[in-house]
Amino acid sequence: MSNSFGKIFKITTYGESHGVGIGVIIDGCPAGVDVDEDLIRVEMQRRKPGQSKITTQRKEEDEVEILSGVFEGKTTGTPLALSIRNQDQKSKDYSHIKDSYRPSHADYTYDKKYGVRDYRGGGRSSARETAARVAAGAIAKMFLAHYGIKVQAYVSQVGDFKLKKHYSQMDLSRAEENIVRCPDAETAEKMIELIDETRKNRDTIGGIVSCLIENVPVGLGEPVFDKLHAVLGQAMLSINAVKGFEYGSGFEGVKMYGSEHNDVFVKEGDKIVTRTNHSGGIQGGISNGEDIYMNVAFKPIATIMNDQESIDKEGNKVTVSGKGRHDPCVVPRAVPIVEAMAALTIADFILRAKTSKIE
Ligand SMILES: Cc1cc2nc3c(=O)[nH]c(=O)nc-3n(C[C@H](O)[C@H](O)[C@H](O)COP(=O)(O)O)c2cc1C
Ligand SMILES: C=C(O[C@@H]1CC(C(=O)O)=C[C@@H](OP(=O)(O)O)[C@H]1O)C(=O)O
Repeated sequence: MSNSFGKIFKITTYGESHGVGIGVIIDGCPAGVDVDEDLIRVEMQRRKPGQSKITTQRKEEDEVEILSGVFEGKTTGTPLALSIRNQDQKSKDYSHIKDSYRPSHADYTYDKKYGVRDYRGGGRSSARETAARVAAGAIAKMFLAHYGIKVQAYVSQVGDFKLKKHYSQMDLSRAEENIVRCPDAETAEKMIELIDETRKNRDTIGGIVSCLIENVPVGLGEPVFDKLHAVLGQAMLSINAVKGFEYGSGFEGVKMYGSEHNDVFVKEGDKIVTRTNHSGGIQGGISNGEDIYMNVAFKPIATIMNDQESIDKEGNKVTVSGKGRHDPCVVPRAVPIVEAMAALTIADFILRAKTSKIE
C-alpha cells in the first residue's frame, strides 16, 4: 500500500479529510537543517482551504505541530513527525453520496479496490492530504536553502486565459500578490473573474501551475529509470486532479527542428552553460545546471453543484449533486503543493547524488 514518496529523503503521509487529523513522517532528512516554524506556517497558509472567495470555504487553520525530529531549531537526523488537526469537517454534506459515486472523483475506484470507503469528504482521496505534503515540502525547502536551491511555482493558465510571457520576463514573486497566484496582475484579474463566474454557475474549471527550480547543481538524477524528469513527473502526477506534466519544451517542442531545439554549450567564465534551455535543465535524466521548469495541468474538479447522472453501489441510476464546500478551481491552492513535491524530489536527489562517485 503506497503512502510514501522518496528513496532517501522519504515521506509517508497519513490521515483522512474528516478524521481526527492528518500528518507526515519524514525519514532521511539529515541533521543540522535550520527549521523555521514561521516558514512552515507561511507555506500552510498558502495552501489552506477558506483562503479566498475562489477556493473551498472549509475553514482550517492548518497549524503544524512538530512532534519529533527537531531540537533547538535544527533537525536531529531522526524521523520528523508533523501533525495537523482537522477542525471543520461537515460530514453530513456527504451522507447523500454514501452509497453512490460522484463522476470522476475517487468514490468508485476506492470502493472497488478496498471494499471499505470513508465517504466523508472523500476520506483518504481528498486533497486534504496535500496539507501534509506541503508541511514536509517546507522542511525540504529549508534543506535546499543550505544549497542555495530555490523553487517557485505560479499559475500560468486558467481555462483559456494564459500567461503570454516567459518566466524570465516576469517577477515570479508577484504571484503571491493576488488570490489566484498569477505573476501578471492583468491576467490574474481575468482568471479570478473566470473562476468566480464558474463558481456562480455551480461549475468548475481547470488550469496550469508552472514551476521553476533554480540553482540546481549538475549531476542530479539517474541515467536510467529514475531519470530526474521521470521522478519529477511522478511527483506531480501524484497530486490530486493532475492530468498532465511537461518539462522544458514539452509538447510544444515537437513543432521544432533539431537545429532550433538543440541547446548549444558555451563557456561563461569557468562554467559550462547552454545558450538556450529547451532541455528544461535535464539531459539524459541528469540535471545540467540550467533552470528546471515544468507545467502541471489540473482538471476541472469533479464535485460540481449541479445535478449529474450517476449510479449507486447496486448499479441503480441516481442523480448526484455536490453539497458543501468545494474548490471551483484548484490551481491557486495547488501552487504550494507543486512547490512541495518539487522540493521533496530535489532534496531526495541531492542525497542520492552523494553516493554516485568518490570525491
Ligand atoms: C488543492 C486541491 C483541491 C481540491 N479540491 C477539491 C474539491 O473541493 N472537490 C473535489 O471534488 N475535488 C477536489 N480536488 C480534486 C480531488 O481530490 C481529486 O479529483 C480526486 O481525489 C480524484 O482524483 P483524480 O482527479 O486525480 O483522479 C482538489 C485537488 C487539489 C489538488
Ligand atoms: C479540505 C480541503 O479541501 C477539500 C478537498 C476536497 C477533495 O475532494 O479533494 C473536497 C473538499 O472537502 P470538504 O468537503 O471536506 O471540505 C475540499 O474542501 C483541504 O484542502 O484542506
